[in-house]
Amino acid sequence: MKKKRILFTGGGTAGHVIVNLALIPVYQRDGWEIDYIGSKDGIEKKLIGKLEGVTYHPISTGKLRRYMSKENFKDPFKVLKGTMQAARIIGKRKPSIIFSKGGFVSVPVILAANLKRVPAVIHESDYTPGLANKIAIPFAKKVLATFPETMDFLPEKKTEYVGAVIREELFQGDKKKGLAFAGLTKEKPVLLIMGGSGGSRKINETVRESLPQLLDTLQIIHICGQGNVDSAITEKGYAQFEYINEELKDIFAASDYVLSRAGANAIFEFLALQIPMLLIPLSKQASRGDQIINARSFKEKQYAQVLEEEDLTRDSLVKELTKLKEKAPIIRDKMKEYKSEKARDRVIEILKEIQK
Ligand SMILES: CC(=O)N[C@H]1[C@@H](OP(=O)(O)OP(=O)(O)OC[C@H]2O[C@@H](n3ccc(=O)[nH]c3=O)[C@H](O)[C@@H]2O)O[C@H](CO)[C@@H](O)[C@@H]1O
Repeated sequence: MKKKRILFTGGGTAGHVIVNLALIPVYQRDGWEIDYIGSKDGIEKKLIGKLEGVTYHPISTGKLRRYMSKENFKDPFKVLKGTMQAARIIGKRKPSIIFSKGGFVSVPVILAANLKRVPAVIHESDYTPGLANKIAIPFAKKVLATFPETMDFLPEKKTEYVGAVIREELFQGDKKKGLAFAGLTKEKPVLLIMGGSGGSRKINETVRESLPQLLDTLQIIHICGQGNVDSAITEKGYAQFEYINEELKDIFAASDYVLSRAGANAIFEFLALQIPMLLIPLSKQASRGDQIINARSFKEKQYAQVLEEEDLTRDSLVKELTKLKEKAPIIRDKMKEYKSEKARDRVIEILKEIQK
């Protein structure tokens, strides 16, 4: 019998790839042929390009800007070119179903899926839908939401709330291995610092200025982003990494608290693993404000504490972390009420229902 084929897309930042990484192993296990359409040089190429049994197809992609800019005139041509490339790939590979995690590279793929009449499903991780998904949604068969509240922003008929799709291996971390990997001990609690998949300069700077105070009571694992490791800092109890792949599960297992940006995937991972979090959402100046809304929703549910970026100073950071430690038992109790195990299975069921 001919093998079934699925095509994934999504990229730009890790947040637009990770859900695909959570689903791909299931399809590998079931013997499906797997294709991935991503950009030529985005993080998706790094994370997916080397996976066994997955054929990676790079296409041209344009970042559509919401505001007038010279780039706007160039980009629609790139999107058109990308759509033609994606249509050619879809025509040749003939997938039964397409799954998109959003990001700009996914727009031409969904347009091409529509042209080629292959059903496409879009996943939205954030509380409010991003621009790429907003453009693509009319061309998709179904949209899946991570936050229940997102249903209010999406077309009722084709939307379903599924919850957060989390990589299975993250639940299999080993604290001892995590501590050993970071060169830390059991003596003091561990604070994990994650400035989003790309790191955050502002958070990095403030944390480093506060190190003497923080290291008094904590050990720190700092994921600071590509090119941001400061090798001049050699304090005991402070471990720095640009990005962590396979060992992330052990690092999570070793972490007692986390200080993080409020990217949707990351915060649902901390919730599912019950790691109390202090969130510093990306400001409105640097984004569409989606992280501020994600963070507020987590604060309302008492899963997180929030410190707005404009209030971030050495003092406020230390103060908020002290509060987080005090409140941690209450936060952990609240987190126990959240159940996420079913999300991935439901997504797979939906894809089965829709596939050609
Ligand atoms: C600047 C930007 O556009 N940010 C967006 C991006 O964030 P970003 O790309 O940071 O995405 P998320 O925080 O949602 O997810 C990051 C993912 O990368 C993983 N990870 C991170 C560091 C590391 O060393 N190893 C690793 O595996 C995390 O575990 C997580 O699964 O997508 C999110 C989901 O649409 C949005 O909410 C964010 O607003």
